[in-house]
Amino acid sequence: MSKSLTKKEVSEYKTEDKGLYIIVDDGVYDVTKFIDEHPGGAKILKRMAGKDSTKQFWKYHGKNVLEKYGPKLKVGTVKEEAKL
Ligand code: HEM
Repeated sequence: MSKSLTKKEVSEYKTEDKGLYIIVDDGVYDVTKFIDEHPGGAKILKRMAGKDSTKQFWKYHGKNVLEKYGPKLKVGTVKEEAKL
């Protein structure tokens, strides 16, 4: 399943009930089920949920992490918002 979401829509996914989404580059990742597996801890992912965590992601991980987990967790891409 892949959809196009605005940053505002992603920002609503910040609770475990609704789901926890994280933005890295132009990808949207559903980490709801991944938080307990995350080697960096569940807390940090819950804190970043609903947000663009591109900067933090690349600070702590290499490209290999996204190659390994990306296909499993990616739910969509960030919709370019109209700049009128
Ligand atoms: C799609 C989202 C994410 C995935 C799939 C993911 C996956 C991983 C993996 C596999 C590791 C183990 C280290 C390695 O193999 O290189 C790791 C470590 C870590 N992650 Fe994430 N991560 C994600 C998001 C984040 C975010 C948003 C943060 C926020 C700052 C974060 C912070 C960390 C930290 C601090 C570590 C280092 C833990 C240590 O070395 O003690 N991660 N993550």
